[in-house]
Parts: sequence; C-alpha cells; structure tokens
Amino acid sequence: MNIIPVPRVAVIVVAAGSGTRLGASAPKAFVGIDEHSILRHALDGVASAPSAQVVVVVPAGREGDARTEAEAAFGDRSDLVSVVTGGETRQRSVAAGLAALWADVECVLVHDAARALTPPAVFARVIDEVMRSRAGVVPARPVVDTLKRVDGAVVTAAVDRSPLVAAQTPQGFPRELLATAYADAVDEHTDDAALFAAAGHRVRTVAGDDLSFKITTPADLDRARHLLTPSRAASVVPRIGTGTDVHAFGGDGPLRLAGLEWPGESGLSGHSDGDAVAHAIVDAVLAAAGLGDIGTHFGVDRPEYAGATGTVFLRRVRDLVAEAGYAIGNVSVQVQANRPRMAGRRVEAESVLSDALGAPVAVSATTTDGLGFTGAGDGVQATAVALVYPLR
Ligand SMILES: Nc1ccn([C@@H]2O[C@H](COP(=O)(O)OP(=O)(O)OP(=O)(O)O)[C@@H](O)[C@H]2O)c(=O)n1
Ligand SMILES: C[C@](O)(CO)[C@H](O)COP(=O)(O)O
Repeated sequence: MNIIPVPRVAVIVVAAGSGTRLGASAPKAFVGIDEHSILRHALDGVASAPSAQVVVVVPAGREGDARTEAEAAFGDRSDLVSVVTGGETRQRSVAAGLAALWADVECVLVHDAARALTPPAVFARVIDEVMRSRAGVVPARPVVDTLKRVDGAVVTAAVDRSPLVAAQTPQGFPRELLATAYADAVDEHTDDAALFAAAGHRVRTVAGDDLSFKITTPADLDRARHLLTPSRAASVVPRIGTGTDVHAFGGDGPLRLAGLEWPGESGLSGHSDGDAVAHAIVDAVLAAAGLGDIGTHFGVDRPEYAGATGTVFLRRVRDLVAEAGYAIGNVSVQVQANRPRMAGRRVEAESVLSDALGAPVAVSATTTDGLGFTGAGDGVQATAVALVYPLR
C-alpha cells in the first residue's frame, strides 16, 4: 500500500500593514468587515487549511489583539498559532514570520490578511501544487482590464494582456528554498514569488479566486461588507414606526417648522417650539425602536425641554435609539399645511433634519383642498414613518 506523506505546512499571515490606502483609524487588519475584523475573517479561512503551524505577523502593540482573534478562529487548535511583530515593509514582515517557523515545517504559504475572504479551496490547490512540483506557487486570475503603457498621462503603447495574470495569495513554497531566498534577498519585491524567482527558482500558477481580492481601498471594504451581507440580512429584522403631530397657529415668536426658522410666518403654539414635523419624526423613530413616544421622553413635566427646538429632540432621539441597540435606516415625513410653502426650502429642511437625526429624512408637503383644520389655515399636521434595524 502506498502511503502519501502529509506535508508539514505552515501559513504565515501578514497583517502588519498600516492600511494607508484604506485610511481607517486602526491598522487595516483590525478594521471590522462586519462584527468580525479583517484579520478574523482571514484566520477563519486559514483555519480550514491543513496547516501544522500558523504565524500571524502584526504591528507592534497589536500582538495581544491578534492572539485573541486567533483563539476565536482556531478554538482548541490555537496552540498551532504563533504571533510575531512585523516590520516596516511587507517583505520584512514575511521575514519575521519565517524566523518563527518550527524546524519540521516543509511547505510555507504566505498569505495577506488583507485577502480576508479567500476560499479554503485556494489553500488546498496551492499546497497540492507545491508538493507536486516543488516550485513556488501563485494563485492567479486573468487580467480583465485593457492595459496601456504610459509616460505620465500620455499613452505610449498598448500592452498585450494575454500572457499576463494578476497574482494573489496564499503563495506557497518549499520552506528551505524560500528561507534561503529571503536570507539572500537584496532588493524589495511586492510579493514572495518575485523574490523567489529573483533567487533563480521556478514559479507556477494555480487558479486563484475572485473572492481572494485584496482589501486595499474603502471601496474594497464596501465590497467585502456587501459580500457578507446576505447571511447577515437574513437574520436582521428591521422595524417600522409611525408618528403624527399637530400644532395650532398662534404661538409666540416666529414659526419654527421642519428644523428651520420661517421669518414672516406666524408661530405655532406648544410647550416646545411647536415643530410638528420634528415631533412626528420623534414619535415614529421612538415607536420603531419600541421606546414609547414623545411624551415618554420629552413630556411637559420636563422643564429643560420648554421652548426646545425640534433638532434638540432629534439629537436626543438619535442617542436613545443607539443606546437601545438600533440604527435608524431612514425617515419619510409629510407636512399638511397651507403655509409655509415647503417647496422652496425642502432640501434645506431635509439636510437639517437628517443632520440632527443622523439618518436620511425625506420631507414632502401637501394641502387638503381647503378641508379640515389645515385647510382652514388653523394649524399644521405632520405624519412620519421611520425604519430602524438592530445592530446586534
Ligand atoms: N509592513 C507591512 C506592510 C504590509 N503588510 C501586510 O501585507 C499585506 C498586503 O499589503 P497591503 O494590502 O498593501 O497593506 P498595507 O501595506 O497595510 O496597505 P497600504 O499600502 O495601503 O498602507 C497586508 O495584509 C498587510 O497587512 C505587512 O504585514 N507588513
Ligand atoms: C502580495 C500581493 O498581495 C500580491 O498581489 C501584493 O503584491 C501585496 O500588496 P501591494 O499592494 O502590492 O503592496
């Protein structure tokens, strides 16, 4: 009987970059895609590969966070994982990972944490091809754009793309050959296969995967979030709420409505500023989040809200909803009134209300053909519908 030896495979996950092009406040690997970070998603993929050791290379100061992520991804296999501090460049980070390999590792895969959604099958393809060919192995995708050679902004030549591919990770290598190539390297290379080839070794390709795209820019992060959304969306049930408010004309001071002041228009009466539009939104959002209504939080027994503007209410509602674990999706509010004429300031009102609420507010307006109290010009009515969704 032929026994096929199982290779001792190590995966070095480089996650020590700062993510300049992503522009987030944390190092890229620690930025969330959903409730999990880029690094955690990358490690989930690595955990399904048949590896004997995993080395995670992270920025100085992030070693503890990386250990926590590794324990979550690997569970009772987390003793396979070493965490080391990276260097100034990707190449130096890979070198730091190589220095941490156990003596018996035969095959090394180097993987960008930034390629967080790489499917497990890619790891298997790369390992099989390294063991079969003893060459360096790169997962690759066809180049889809037409390529040009340029001098500044001037196109100097068309480039035949048929012999070109785009290189992804994980890239796999016989361990001793890669270690020696790294020890002897003089120039910087953007990937391990280039460094390996510069040392005179063969590099082959296997099929990569579109899901192995590198999260480099904010648009890439959006794409990753979008790809993970279907499973999330299925478990997220949004909630809607409605709200209505009415105020009579005859209050002191100028009219305040839809977050705006309307010089020359009569004011609305009320405990606060009588902004029926803002108040209808408050009721709709609170109802959607199951937080009662405007009286629950801003009743006439709260002297601090006497004369308060509608935008003060909206800002408070925004905080209440967030504290309750919801995000506001959007709000639609309709005003019924003869005056003021909303059309000329609708966009301005939407901007002020959206800004105060922290979510898009659409404002529409109508009259009632002279019917009812709004038709008689006695007051203003507003009706709002809000959508919120749970954050966890
Ligand atoms: N000094 C570095 C630089 C990069 N990397 C890692 O190499 C992979 C590919 O690099 P890239 O996507 O270019 O990441 P950053 O260098 O972080 O991005 P940027 O160039 O936008 O700063 C990433 O997983 C990154 O964490 C690393 O470990 N150490
Ligand atoms: C290694 C790599 O992911 C292969 O495509 C890439 O070269 C590293 O990222 P960079 O943006 O080129 O620095």
